[in-house]
Amino acid sequence: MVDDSPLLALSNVRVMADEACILDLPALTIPAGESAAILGANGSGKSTLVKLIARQLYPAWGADVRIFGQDSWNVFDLRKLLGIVSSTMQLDFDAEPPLEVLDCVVSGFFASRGLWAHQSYTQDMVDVSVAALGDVGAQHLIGRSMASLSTGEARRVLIARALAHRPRALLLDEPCAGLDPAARHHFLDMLRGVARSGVALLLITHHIEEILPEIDRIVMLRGGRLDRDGAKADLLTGDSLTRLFGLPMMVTERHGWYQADIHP
Ligand SMILES: Nc1ncnc2c1ncn2[C@@H]1O[C@H](COP(=O)(O)OP(=O)(O)OP(=O)(O)O)[C@@H](O)[C@H]1O
Repeated sequence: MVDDSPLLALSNVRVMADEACILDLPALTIPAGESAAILGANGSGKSTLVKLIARQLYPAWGADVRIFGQDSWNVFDLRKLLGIVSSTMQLDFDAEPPLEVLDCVVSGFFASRGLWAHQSYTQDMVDVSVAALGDVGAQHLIGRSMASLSTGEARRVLIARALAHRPRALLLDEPCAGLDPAARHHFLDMLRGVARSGVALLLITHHIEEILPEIDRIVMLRGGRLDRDGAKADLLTGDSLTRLFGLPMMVTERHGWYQADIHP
């Protein structure tokens, strides 16, 4: 039976830091199978929301945080349903000791950084990992060390590491950070393939240019609160982005892609 519990269901969420409330979300639900972009300016609470979903921080008492219907998770259970990739994660994989690309993906099955003598991996894990690298256009990188890869290449490998578990959804935190325009174009194209394969995407960004045509729902955060939540065509407008970023903005749309410019 397919579980149709929402990908994400938050209620009464308040996250406190230094006695201030940095995230205040009375209610937010993203249905299973729906892709959404969470958009906000610097300091609007996006990373705090990512940490909340990844169980790296906990909300104040009284909150309910459910991912695919469950409110208590260990890391093994969570990543089978929701893969999480952020640019900061990448730093761990670039560091010493060197880590080979395929080992990086296979070790995802053990939630470890690299393979250790006591971990007995199977041929199936290797095959699935090679296929996942193929899906993101990174199979040719097998044999290289993570530290030798470009930012875009390393990010593809981490997406393969997440996809190897065949998750129902991927949470991508600023996935295009550090990519040049060409690398970003190819990377977004690859992500479109992931979305079309049936994996829901939760894209956290402050760039509307990165919102894939496959994403219809926009959740806007401002000052740690939900500012607006709705359909892309209704929300990606000059008025709502002017309010979100605090600067006059104008928006253009072409073939399902949006672009924002500061109003002259
Ligand atoms: N540990 C903390 N102590 C105090 N304030 C914090 C702490 N963590 C976050 N904040 C504050 O909470 C607010 C939201 O931070 P958060 O990192 O979630 O924003 P963001 O939307 O991810 O920003 P950016 O786009 O710059 O990464 C910011 O004003 C930040 O200074």
